[in-house]
Amino acid sequence: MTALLQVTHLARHYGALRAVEDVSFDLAPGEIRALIGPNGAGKSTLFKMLMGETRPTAGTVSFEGRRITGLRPAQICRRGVGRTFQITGTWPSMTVLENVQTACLAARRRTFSLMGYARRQEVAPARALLGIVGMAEQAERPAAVLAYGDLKRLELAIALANDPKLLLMDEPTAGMAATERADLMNTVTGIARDRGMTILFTEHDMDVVFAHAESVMVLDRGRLIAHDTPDAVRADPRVQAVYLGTGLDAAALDDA
Ligand SMILES: Nc1ncnc2c1ncn2[C@@H]1O[C@H](COP(=O)(O)OP(=O)(O)OP(=O)(O)O)[C@@H](O)[C@H]1O
Repeated sequence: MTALLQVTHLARHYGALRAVEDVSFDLAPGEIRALIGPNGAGKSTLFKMLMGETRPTAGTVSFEGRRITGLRPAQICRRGVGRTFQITGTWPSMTVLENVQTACLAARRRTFSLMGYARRQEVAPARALLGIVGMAEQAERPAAVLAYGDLKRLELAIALANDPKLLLMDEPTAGMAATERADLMNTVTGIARDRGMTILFTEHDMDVVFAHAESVMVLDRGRLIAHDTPDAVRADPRVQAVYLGTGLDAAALDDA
């Protein structure tokens, strides 16, 4: 099957520091894959290159067989690459529904100048998306009063408005309680399977990684040192060596 995303010899150097070095991998349609690695391994830098926020020093990224290296983030988004952020990006003064309506409008590349106009647009698709992420009952609440876990769900609905084929999620469960983490990831993976959407996510919580990823890639000092099933990655001596001495993460690798 043709790869959805193809990353070839990707690198990003900051002076002498090789934040990402010679990283190559493919993602197939419908895959759910985690990207892990200790602090400073290069995960965010790699994500930023996939999203068009950071220019690679070398290498290419192709999406559906077309090179996207050098495109702006908005252009990459229009090709079908969606994203969620470590710090949620919503409009606090709007209601939950208005936030998603706005995202739906933007996805159809329609501009608006007055909220009164936006309010009448995209109501049905926005409500449908809120239903999918489990937020239908909170539609009329201002985003500013949402609990953190609900904000993450709202952000997911906003990302889905563009109907991405690939969703990049940078630490989707950061700052959440354990039960909320599992709930959110169950929602995300359920949506991915329903839509055939591909997911690549970074995550520090090994319980989340081993419960929800179908395959796992491990970055260490900029290089990809492992890519395999969760069980194989957990048993990999190179991976264990990377996590040794990092305290919690090493314990989680053993326990998960
Ligand atoms: N703009 C930049 N300028 C200089 N160095 C940078 C820049 N961005 C990242 N780095 C360095 O590149 C390396 C990789 O950082 P990156 O944030 O990608 O790691 P990470 O795996 O996402 O870490 P974390 O898990 O802590 O978020 C680090 O040494 C970091 O200090």
